[in-house]
Amino acid sequence: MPPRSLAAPSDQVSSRLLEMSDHSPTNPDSVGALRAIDASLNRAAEGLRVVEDYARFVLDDGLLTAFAKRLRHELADASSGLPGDSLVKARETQRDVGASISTEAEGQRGDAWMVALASLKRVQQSLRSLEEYSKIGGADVAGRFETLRYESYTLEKALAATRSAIERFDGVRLYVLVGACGDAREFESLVVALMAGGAQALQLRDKQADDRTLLARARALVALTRQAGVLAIVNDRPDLATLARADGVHVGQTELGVKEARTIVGPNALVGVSTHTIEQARAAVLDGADYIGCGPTFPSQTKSFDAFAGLAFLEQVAAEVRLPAFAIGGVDAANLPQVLQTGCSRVAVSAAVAQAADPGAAAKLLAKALTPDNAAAAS
Ligand SMILES: Cc1ncc(COP(=O)(O)OP(=O)(O)O)c(N)n1
Ligand SMILES: Cc1nc(C(=O)O)sc1CCOP(=O)(O)O
Ligand SMILES: [Mg+2]
Repeated sequence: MPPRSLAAPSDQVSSRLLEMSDHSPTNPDSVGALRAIDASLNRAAEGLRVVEDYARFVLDDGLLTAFAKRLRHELADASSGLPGDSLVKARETQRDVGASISTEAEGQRGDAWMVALASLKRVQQSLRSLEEYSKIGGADVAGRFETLRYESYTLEKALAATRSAIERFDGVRLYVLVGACGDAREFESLVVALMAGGAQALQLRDKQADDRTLLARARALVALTRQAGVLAIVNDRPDLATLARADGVHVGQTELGVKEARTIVGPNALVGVSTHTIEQARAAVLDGADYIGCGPTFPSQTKSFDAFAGLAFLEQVAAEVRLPAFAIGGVDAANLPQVLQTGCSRVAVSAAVAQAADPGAAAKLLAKALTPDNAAAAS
């Protein structure tokens, strides 16, 4: 048995790992395994702190900061099952043959995201090393390191999606949902008027039109929006979004999930998700969605609802999520200030614009109120 001071407090530690704590020079294999565990624990914890700082100070994202922090704490908790004193005693930083080996890439990072990504990779590699070497000590703790590694992949996906979506939705504040209209010309003049009015994203949403009509309208939408740099999204139908080469698809809570929709539309297309509760919003972020619709905020002429998420939901989202979030449901020029006061600065609107006597003018009014200066003054 090792001396009492070397014994770990936790009963998760197997007798084999405790034997390793007896790091006599005659047992170099065991000492080496302890050194690998010690180095990997430090690397993983330090790397998670770098990632947490990115979520906190660069993205300003409360949800992803809390996620990274939880992983750091769970790592510490899992490591309490290892013989801590022995790990430190096995440490031989001066004699570490790897300490002076560095690659050119390690010294250069293009931007803060590159820093975070490099740290995420180091965290994942360290967790794998921890998982393998701690198998000597017992499957329980190895399994915890494996779970943490998978969680770090989820964190990487959510951070990458949030960062890229913030860029792609830069300046996109007015998102208008349009039906297929009576004929192609009517549809095209509506789209042209909405773009002239300042809509920065348009969604084709029509529950009645047949597939051929929907595809024709989706193609017309893409042709018109592309030249203007306006986003073209197709509601419900990743197949039609792909055929029309739209910028993306919007899916609801009972439709295909982000992963399945992305399998159809491809990795670069946008996938938006409807959310009605903070739990759904958090799940959409962790699933790697590119934006969320948050509603219903107010009673709507377009769709009937029994319950309303309301302004309180928008406040919850604004407080912790940086993924682009659009308030939806009955939003119009009159109630827009209430939306802006929640901290939500993007809206998705149908009736108030598409059904207005002059859709272009209605879009213009909302677009003006949503400019950063006006929105800040109203919030
Ligand atoms: C931007 C945006 N947000 C929410 C929705 C609603 O989607 P869903 O819940 O799937 O309902 P339907 O639109 O399909 O009736 C949306 N379309 N767009
Ligand atoms: C289609 C839809 N989905 C909503 C949700 O809350 O998920 S609200 C909504 C209706 C949006 O149209 P309008 O601006 O006319 O109310
Ligand atoms: Mg839907």
